[in-house]
Amino acid sequence: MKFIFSGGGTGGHIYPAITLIENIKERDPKAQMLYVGTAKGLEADIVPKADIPFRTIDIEGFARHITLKNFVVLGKAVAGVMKARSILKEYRPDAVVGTGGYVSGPLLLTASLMGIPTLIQDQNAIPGITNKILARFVSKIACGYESARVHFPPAKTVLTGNPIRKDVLRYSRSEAVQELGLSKTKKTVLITGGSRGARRINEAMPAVYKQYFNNEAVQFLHVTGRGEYQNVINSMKAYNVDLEKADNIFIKPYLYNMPMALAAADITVARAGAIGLAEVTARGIPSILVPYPYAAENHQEFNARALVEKKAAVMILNSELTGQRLLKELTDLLLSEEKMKTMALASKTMGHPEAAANITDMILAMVVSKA
Ligand SMILES: CC(=O)N[C@H]1[C@@H](OP(=O)(O)OP(=O)(O)OC[C@H]2O[C@@H](n3ccc(=O)[nH]c3=O)[C@H](O)[C@@H]2O)O[C@H](CO)[C@@H](O)[C@@H]1O
Repeated sequence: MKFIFSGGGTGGHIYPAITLIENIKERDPKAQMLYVGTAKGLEADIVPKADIPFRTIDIEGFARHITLKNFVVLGKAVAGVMKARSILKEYRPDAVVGTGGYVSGPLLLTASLMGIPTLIQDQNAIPGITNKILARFVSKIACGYESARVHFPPAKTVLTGNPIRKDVLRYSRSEAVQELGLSKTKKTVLITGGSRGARRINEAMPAVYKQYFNNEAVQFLHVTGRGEYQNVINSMKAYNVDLEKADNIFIKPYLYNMPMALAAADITVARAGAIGLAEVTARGIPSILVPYPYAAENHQEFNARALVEKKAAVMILNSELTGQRLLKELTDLLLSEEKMKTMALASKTMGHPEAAANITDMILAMVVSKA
């Protein structure tokens, strides 16, 4: 069997595709895969590292207001559809799967019109524009959030939850802290702003570090995002936090082994990207969430609210985030073992570790019913 996957821009669209590819390969080791993304997106870095054949389409997202640049984007979209068609004709896949981001648009649309079975996996509480348009054409839709269902035709839509990499549940806490060189006895706070980092969270953290510098009970693993790393290091100096003397603050630009960091984490401070939340809830980690307010239709706030309603997370709005507020929320949690336990349990009940297997069933069933 042959499959094409497409999705990209950010990790939240790429890791679900990689997870589904791994799941199909486990069921059918002979299955062949091709991943189609853009050369500029994070997928150009992550996908080849996962040993998956990778091809690119040159395409950009439309600006949401009228601008001359949109004519260039339109030209690229037309060229993108033509390139998608030639890739599909040459590769002849049994099914095509889209995991969001504008790159998946031309490929899924063209495949649907060519009569190839297609599935889109939508991750968020409110679907993105690409998936809303594709919904009319594709064969099946697997969505991560109940609230997204109303945007899709009911007959082809299944609420599956979001797929997470197997590795997310692989490591025990003690294995992970040892492997990462962390203390076994200190509580670990994992700070992550999603695949591209979060400036506002990065800017709020130094106030927390000033207070918890070399604290005997708490340690911090902070993933800044690649473009943000140097700013964070510089701002530590401004707060007189000497990282060379700190034994409980570890700052990294990006982690290829995020599942290991999640296994070590007792609390996360994070944006509310759907895949990050799926990973956090699969492991049952309490979290302090600061949704990114400029995500399409503010979907991150809705992603976060689903956890807050079940008492699995505390939310701080981006506009209300200050170092002092973050310090207060974090300290409140760290001081209450009981609260952390309750939140951890609520978080765990929201996880969907079975999502990847169920979506894989849907993909394979589409191929079988077409054969
Ligand atoms: C700014 C924006 O619009 N972000 C969107 C993007 O999220 P974005 O990609 O930022 O965030 P997600 O939380 O969904 O996914 C991040 C993924 O990257 C991984 N990771 C992250 C950092 C790192 O150092 N190493 C690493 O492996 C995480 O473990 C996770 O698997 O897609 C998501 C899914 O559609 C949306 O919900 C988000 O709103």
